[in-house]
Amino acid sequence: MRIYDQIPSLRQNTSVALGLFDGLHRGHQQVISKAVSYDESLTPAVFSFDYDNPALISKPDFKTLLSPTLKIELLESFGAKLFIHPPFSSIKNLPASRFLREILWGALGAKAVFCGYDYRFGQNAEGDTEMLKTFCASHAIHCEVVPALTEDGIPISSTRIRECIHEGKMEWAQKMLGHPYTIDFPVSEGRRLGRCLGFPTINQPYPEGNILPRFGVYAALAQIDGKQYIGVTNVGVKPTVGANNIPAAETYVVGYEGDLYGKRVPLSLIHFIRPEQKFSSVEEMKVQITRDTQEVTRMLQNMLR
Ligand SMILES: Cc1cc2nc3c(=O)[nH]c(=O)nc-3n(C[C@H](O)[C@H](O)[C@H](O)COP(=O)(O)O)c2cc1C
Ligand SMILES: Nc1ncnc2c1ncn2[C@@H]1O[C@H](COP(=O)(O)OP(=O)(O)O)[C@@H](O)[C@H]1O
Repeated sequence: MRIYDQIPSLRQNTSVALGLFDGLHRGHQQVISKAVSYDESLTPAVFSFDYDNPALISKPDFKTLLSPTLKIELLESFGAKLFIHPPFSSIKNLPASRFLREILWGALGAKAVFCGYDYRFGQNAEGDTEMLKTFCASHAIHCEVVPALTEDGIPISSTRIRECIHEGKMEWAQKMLGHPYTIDFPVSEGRRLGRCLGFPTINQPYPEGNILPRFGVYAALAQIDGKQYIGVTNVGVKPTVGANNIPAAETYVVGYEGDLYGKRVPLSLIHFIRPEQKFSSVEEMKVQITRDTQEVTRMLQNMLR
């Protein structure tokens, strides 16, 4: 897949999926798979944008569900050949009519376009699916607006998934996403207390702008060098040892020995086990972490690939 963070001038004819696609949930996947399978003579492309400067946007509280690295891997696995994601600030002031003419028709060479029922585009989100359909009809572009996919009778949406994650309802989030909620943040150094406790942990601090799950302990699956491991993860601020208010995922990787600093460790949170607690002593916490590890190992050992 070729990736562009500026608007390219494409020389091929394309079948384009349009949307922000945060989370790449099952509804998004439906739009993208239509673009991918529509006509094999067209190059399947995904046109999105990045919220580069939250102050610029109408949603300053926007919290993303998906790390850019994972988004790219998932798009590739869905069959997209081009991924165009300019910064929001670079397209924000473009009137809807110019977006259609200059970007969709001109730069991207779209011969087919696909989007979700609530897609908006152009300055102040002035363009809607009716405007898109009218433009496509007059430019011989095939256009499909895909209705909402529902789960339990309610449309699947990134907002609904964010709420589930916020409440620790990981199974529900996974059901709507079509893949587990996964983080892919760099592994940083902690205070090296973990190994003294008998539970070395990788620390993955949450970067600003990412949705935070309910604080607590999760059954998790970690990917290390192409191998899957069971992880026991605490998401939170470690009130027992204090003095750290940057939320992080801290994971004891069951059965792993070696150095993980600087490695990439995509981590899927599968099931919420218990809330984060302030223990009266580190010893007491150690007893609980031992129990958490046993519980998680029992729960996930049949899921290991
Ligand atoms: C499975 C697990 C559960 C944890 N639960 C809690 C908890 O409930 N409360 C807490 O303050 N810290 C909790 N922690 C975080 C520990 O306090 C932390 O891993 C330990 O202090 C080591 O910190 P370090 O990585 O900075 O060395 C948990 C860690 C793990 C791995
Ligand atoms: N099974 C394991 N799970 C997690 N980290 C491990 C494991 N085995 C070794 N490590 C290493 O130990 C480091 C964590 O040790 P720890 O004392 O908790 O330090 P820190 O305070 O930096 O988290 C990890 O970053 C990793 O390199």
